[in-house]
Amino acid sequence: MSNRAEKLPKKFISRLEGQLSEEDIIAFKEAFDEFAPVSYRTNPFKPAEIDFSDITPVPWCDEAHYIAKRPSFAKDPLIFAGAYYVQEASSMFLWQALKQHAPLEKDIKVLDLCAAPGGKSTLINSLITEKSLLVANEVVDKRATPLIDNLVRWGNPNTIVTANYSDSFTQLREYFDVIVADAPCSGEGMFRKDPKTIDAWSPMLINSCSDVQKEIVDYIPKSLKAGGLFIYSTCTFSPQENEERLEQILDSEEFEPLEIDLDPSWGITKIEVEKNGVKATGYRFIFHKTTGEGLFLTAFIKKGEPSRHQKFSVSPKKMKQVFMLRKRESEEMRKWLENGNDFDFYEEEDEIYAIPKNLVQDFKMLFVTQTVRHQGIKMGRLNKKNNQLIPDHELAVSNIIASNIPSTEVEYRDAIDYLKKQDMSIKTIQGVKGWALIKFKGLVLGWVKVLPNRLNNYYPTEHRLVKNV
Ligand SMILES: C[S@@+](CC[C@H](N)C(=O)[O-])C[C@H]1O[C@@H](n2cnc3c(N)ncnc32)[C@H](O)[C@@H]1O
Repeated sequence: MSNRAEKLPKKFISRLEGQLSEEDIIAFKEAFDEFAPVSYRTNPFKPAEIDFSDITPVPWCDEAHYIAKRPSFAKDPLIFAGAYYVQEASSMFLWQALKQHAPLEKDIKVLDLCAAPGGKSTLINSLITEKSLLVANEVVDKRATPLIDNLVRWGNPNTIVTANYSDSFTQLREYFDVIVADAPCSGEGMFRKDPKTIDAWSPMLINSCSDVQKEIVDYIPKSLKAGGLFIYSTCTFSPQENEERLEQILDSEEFEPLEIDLDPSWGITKIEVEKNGVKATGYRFIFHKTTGEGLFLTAFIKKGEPSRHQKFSVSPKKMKQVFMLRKRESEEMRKWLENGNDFDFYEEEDEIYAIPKNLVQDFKMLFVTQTVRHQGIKMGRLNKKNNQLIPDHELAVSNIIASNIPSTEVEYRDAIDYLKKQDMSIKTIQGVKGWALIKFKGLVLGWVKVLPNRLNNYYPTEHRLVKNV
């Protein structure tokens, strides 16, 4: 047995011995001794020249690659610009499930129920149309911050971040076209990548995760449209969290199971479960067979004919309580956007947010029914004296900012100094006064203010690069 596999809990190994053949157990332990592969997924809205050497495609996700040797991501300005997301490859199998079964050509409403830190949310956001809506929900408050940061870097306004338990969405009866529940789990699939998960593991953890997952799954049918897609996933191997959920879903008689087409070279194992005479398939990624960490994913479609009408209503009085920016100030906001007429603006505690016009009613409805942590793109604050915008970092890195805003391209060293909030070698931008954007390889890093003899660095302190580069 390898050294690393020796650290695996005995109870885990003995259970796995019941799940896998003797040959597989040996291969599993050998693979456990290898390093977890490193992979990243590019942002289709921010194409850039990413120069990692020795990359190979992740076969089940068009926008992703493995990297032979882990680079120092923290020293790459492109990651700050939102050009890519470092994501474990197996998790990107959601891409296949959505490509094969979600109506991605339509404008849809998607709920990512367990969303932080945002790997699956950014993937979903890459696939849906710009008129679609992504509700990224994270109930654990402190985990909502990295989720918001990652969606902000991705740059699109059609997202809203909520912080609710799954029962809260049941009031939005049959509202969503797609629900993804990447449930909290015992994390056995992360044992290799993150040894801390080994220490946290116990049979009791499996029991408690299984209870939470059961509850999450129970609530799904109420908020999913008939004909809607439900994807359940975990990053663990335990049958209590995977096979039992398949049984639960079948037992509810609310769903029809879906198959996902696979290429045999991907090394994905099909897990079949039968309940009440119906068979359903789960797809398992395991170290010794698939190039990635552990994952379990299954897909279902909700039975029934989709209703033509929304099945719930929110009182107009409540909807009117959501304050939208007045016309004159909205016009000032639109000047900062490439397609300003496609947006309306919401104000909260003096901060102004751009919200796609076609989603205003949806955003309002979510404001009054859910706990909302973030919405659309933060534009900034209005300077009450001159009625001009003090633009926010979110606007700078968004995909909706006007292309005529002054900008300057910087070299690597200046990009790093900018991200550290230090002085750059450039001291001015020819012909520019006031707000301007700093770009690296064509992508925006953030704002500077051009004064007569210096540049003021407006990179947000809380995001600044602290590594010694
Ligand atoms: C596996 S992680 C999600 C990873 C995320 N989907 C991604 O790809 O980046 C599960 C998430 O569920 C959240 N969670 C914990 N308890 C929950 C509950 N009762 N209902 C919904 N989500 C919960 C956790 O805080 C955690 O962020």
